[in-house]
Amino acid sequence: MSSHASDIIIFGARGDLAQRKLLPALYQLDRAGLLHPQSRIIGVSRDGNRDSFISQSLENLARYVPEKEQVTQEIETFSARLDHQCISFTDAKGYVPLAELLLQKHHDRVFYYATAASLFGPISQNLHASGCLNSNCRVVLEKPLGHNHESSAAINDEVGKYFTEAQIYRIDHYLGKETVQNLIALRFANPLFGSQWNCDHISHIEITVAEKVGIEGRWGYFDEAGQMRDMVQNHLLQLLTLTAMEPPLDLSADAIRNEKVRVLQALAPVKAVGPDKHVIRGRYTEGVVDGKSVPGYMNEEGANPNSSTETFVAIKAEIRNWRWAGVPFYLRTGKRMKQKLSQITVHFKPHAYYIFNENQRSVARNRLTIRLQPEEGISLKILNKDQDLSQAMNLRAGSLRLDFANDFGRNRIPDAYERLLLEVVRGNQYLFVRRDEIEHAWHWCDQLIEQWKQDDSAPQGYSAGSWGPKGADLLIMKDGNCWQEDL
Ligand SMILES: NC(=O)C1=CN([C@@H]2O[C@H](COP(=O)(O)OP(=O)(O)OC[C@H]3O[C@@H](n4cnc5c(N)ncnc54)[C@H](OP(=O)(O)O)[C@@H]3O)[C@@H](O)[C@H]2O)C=CC1
Ligand SMILES: O=C1O[C@H](COP(=O)(O)O)[C@@H](O)[C@H](O)[C@H]1O
Repeated sequence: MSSHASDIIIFGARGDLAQRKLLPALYQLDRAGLLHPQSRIIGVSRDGNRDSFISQSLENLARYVPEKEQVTQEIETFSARLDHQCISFTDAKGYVPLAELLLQKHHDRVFYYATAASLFGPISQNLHASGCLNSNCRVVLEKPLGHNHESSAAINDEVGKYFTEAQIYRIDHYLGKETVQNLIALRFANPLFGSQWNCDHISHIEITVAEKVGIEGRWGYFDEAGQMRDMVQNHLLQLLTLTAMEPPLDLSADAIRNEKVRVLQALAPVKAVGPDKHVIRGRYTEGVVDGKSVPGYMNEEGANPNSSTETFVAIKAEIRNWRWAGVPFYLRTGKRMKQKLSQITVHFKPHAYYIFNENQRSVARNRLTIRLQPEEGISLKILNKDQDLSQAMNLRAGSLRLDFANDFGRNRIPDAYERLLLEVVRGNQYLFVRRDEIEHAWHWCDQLIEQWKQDDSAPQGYSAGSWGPKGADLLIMKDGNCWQEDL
């Protein structure tokens, strides 16, 4: 538990993110005894009052928290922490009662902006003008932070007028996933991998984040963003940096973030158009997901017939540094794919000299798969002698597997937002994205998106419920490799 009481003030508290993710996560932290007894949760929205906010929040707890974790006494304790302020975010005068409420207590203050990024500047300015800010404040910024380097820098500048970098917590919820944090333990606590993690021993790395969901009624947002801004700029690049970074000096936030930034700086610009391009854009057409027919992207509700937005991206990326020279990083992510699957697959090089059955040469390689979700775990493919009496030494591939849920006896893996909210309350920034990091990521994505703007070809179609367009298979097959979906 944090040694200080905190006031957690959520802007956009009646919106989807707050109701579906943030309040259930805070309830779980409270149940686990991780919130200070005096901490308060103050929802801010432009309509409603304390009673309607509490009843909406309790209804949604009942909806989003698994039934066996809904305990009457714990729900009562949690609801006693809830309070509400009715403010239109751009109305400076509306902040006066909030300031009065905050000044009643000497609590740390966490302002969570669960609303559009265009409001981050005005909210910060109004908090400042009304006297809500002091040196014990932190601010949490939701994604997407802008739609390119320039707009992201403008938002950072606005918020930066009122909060120092040490007070700003930029969310990428993938960093809150336990399996993503485990990448640091796996790489740097295991000497076995530490010594092999480079271009001398690794031939290529795949990062797949496949989603089964479509755009879930978010046409207005998604058609502006596309899968590149929605998933690659943040989640996939975070996975890439954690996979590729040098060992940090220690586990402090800046030591880790310094190394992640170095990877982003070493990312080579990618050719995104033309016959020798290293990027494939796709868009789902109608198909079947989980036995149910679903419409194509262009037939989703609110669709714009002139849209050229991608719902799938595959990229062959290259990191220009000593460790990774010549090792392709294949990234792919898409909506409405065959299954929900996030995993990193590391392919090790074969031995330089081979003494076994020539027909089995192609399988004689090790592969490490890190399954981030679902069925979180790790698998290492190794070669053994086939257990039979044949004269030849036949090889058989088998896997050493770790299944986090069963093998670690955890009955629940905490949701990413639980971890992230807890670290904000504790004042630990290591799971949050630093300004230079987000801006380097935008810079790399911008050069690629700019090339698409000069290209009038439509994204390649793929059937909903498949693994993406043919072009994505060709991209990796050209190098003699193929995408892995198994563990
Ligand atoms: N939902 C999700 O799963 C995710 C969301 N995000 C990000 O989180 C943020 C919030 O998303 P989400 O919850 O889905 O969005 P919602 O639209 O559901 O919630 C935003 C809330 O902000 C309120 N709001 C907007 N403008 C004002 C204003 N001027 N004054 C007072 N209240 C205002 C809205 O009120 P009203 O309803 O009255 O307009 C709404 O309740 C966005 O930046 C989004 O990109 C990021 C990742 C996932
Ligand atoms: O940030 C986002 O992430 C989700 C995918 O998150 P996951 O935790 O379910 O893997 C994605 O669906 C959404 O479009 C995007 O905005």
